[in-house]
Amino acid sequence: MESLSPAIGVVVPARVPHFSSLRTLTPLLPIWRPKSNRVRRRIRAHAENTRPPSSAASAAAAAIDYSDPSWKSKFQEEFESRYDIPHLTDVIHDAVPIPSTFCLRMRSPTEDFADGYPSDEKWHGYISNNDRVLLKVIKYSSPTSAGAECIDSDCTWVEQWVHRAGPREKIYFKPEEVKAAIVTCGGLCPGLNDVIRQIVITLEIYGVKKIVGIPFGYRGFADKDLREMPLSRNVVQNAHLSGGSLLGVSRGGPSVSDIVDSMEERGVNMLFVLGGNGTHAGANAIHNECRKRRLRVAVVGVPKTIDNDILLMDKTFGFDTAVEEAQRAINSAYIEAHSAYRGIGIVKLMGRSSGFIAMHASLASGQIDICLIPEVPFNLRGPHGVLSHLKYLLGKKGSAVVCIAEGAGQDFLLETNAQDASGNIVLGDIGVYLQQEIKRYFNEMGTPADVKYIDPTYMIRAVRANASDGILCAVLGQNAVHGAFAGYSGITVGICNTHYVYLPIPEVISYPRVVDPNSRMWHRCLTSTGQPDFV
Ligand SMILES: Nc1ncnc2c1ncn2[C@@H]1O[C@H](COP(=O)(O)OP(=O)(O)O)[C@@H](O)[C@H]1O
Ligand SMILES: O=P(O)(O)OC[C@H]1O[C@](O)(COP(=O)(O)O)[C@@H](O)[C@@H]1O
Repeated sequence: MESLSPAIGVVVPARVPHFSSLRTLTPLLPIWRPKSNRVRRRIRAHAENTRPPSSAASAAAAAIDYSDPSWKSKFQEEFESRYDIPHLTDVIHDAVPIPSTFCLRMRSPTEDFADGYPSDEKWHGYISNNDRVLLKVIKYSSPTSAGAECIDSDCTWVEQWVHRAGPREKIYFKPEEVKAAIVTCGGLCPGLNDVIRQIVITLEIYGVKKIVGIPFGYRGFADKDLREMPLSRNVVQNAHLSGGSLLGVSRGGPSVSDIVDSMEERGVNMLFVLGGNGTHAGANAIHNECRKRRLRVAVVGVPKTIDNDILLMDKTFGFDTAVEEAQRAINSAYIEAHSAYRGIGIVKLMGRSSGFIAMHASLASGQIDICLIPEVPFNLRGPHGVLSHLKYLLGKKGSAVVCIAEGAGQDFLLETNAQDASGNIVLGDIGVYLQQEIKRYFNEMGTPADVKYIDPTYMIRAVRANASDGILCAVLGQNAVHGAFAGYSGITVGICNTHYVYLPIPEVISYPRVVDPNSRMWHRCLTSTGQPDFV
């Protein structure tokens, strides 16, 4: 088996679809653009791949006055204010905290502590509200370093600290007054049940008795035929043993004000949302509406995207499982291709904007010859196109396997402008297109190829989370509950290998995180044959 040899493409600015519904949300930090053309081209391409063009972004970039000697501290102050987590006391100024009811000794038998329980201080069980985690751990020395995100021409190091997640000593909700609701929206993703389970268990440890699931996503708030599902440890005990969401998922749904009306009617004062960028845009809007109505409510999100395309975090839950499951599809494609006369296998994997699954699965398998991702445009025809590379591969070893992310090569397909119920653009099937084009190419040459196409999307999405994702889900679920009790509304994620933090929703979901096509680190991965012909 030959090593990975990606197809040859052309250098054009990468096209990254962004979430139309999210354009108004806050952009990330400005990225400094140096003067040299070579450097500028690299940085610009990176910037284009890390955020959509937006007037707010230009405004943020323009806002830094480097001639001001105190620009660094101003920058830091601005960062801190953006990354401050909305808190209940922002609205309910006189809210008084009580000692936490979350206790590490909760489930320990009393006879183990004949001399009395160790004190909480001794157990160091709580996180201080002033604890912070460093958001960025690389100090780039030059804007030309791979993946560099520099604030100024010297790549000045500016510490960026975010809120550490975990249980607080003081809480802002009395457990007996809490009614917690959990909702799962968007597409399926391994680990949804694991997160639901952990949220329920942690709520119970705090002493919450009223916990419900909202059926079928946000739709469940408004559809009178759908009843909320009472949840308890007994109900969720084995939930993680199967895939999907025990609550169901959906796209589209009621307006934000209808959702908040429904929350008020139900008496929900803690809302846990599990979903992707769309869901969190909704969660952010729900939080804002609750603030407007001065409701004593915490809205906490746990980002879900199998594609791993959410900003700032190492790994979203479900991604690891997806990469693992994809191995089966890739192996099938390899066996089919390898066993056929002039066989070519195509595997399409999830990734509307980002090629993380396709790349990681390709690298892990060692069976992929060409990996195509949305971040890197490619040619089909011509001397440096995918088709001539396939011809070369068939000639050299008799078979080939292509892995393509669903969002790659969309410019070859007719735009239908079709949208799903949530307003996401419905992508054309690049796998089918590729299969047809490859067949046509080899037929035209009089040397037909046997081209098999596998789309394992729904098989992968529906499996149960693997152990690695299971751990991630458990910690995220716990931290979501700790955040809500602490009075925060935001998102809980793991960053920096893996410290858990709370982040404000808008900073995380403005646009998808993508593979940096300029990073030679990824080039190396993608061109393990050492071919300099990728991109
Ligand atoms: N800008 C928005 N404001 C409010 N709700 C939104 C917004 N965008 C999407 N939603 C809602 O979030 C839910 C999930 O969105 P969707 O895009 O399908 O999945 P995902 O959360 O995985 O991106 C849907 O119910 C949709 O109506
Ligand atoms: O479940 P549906 O509506 O068929 O959507 C399929 C799409 O959902 C996805 O799994 C993405 O889901 P999310 O947008 O919920 O993350 C894509 O990979 C796929 O194209």
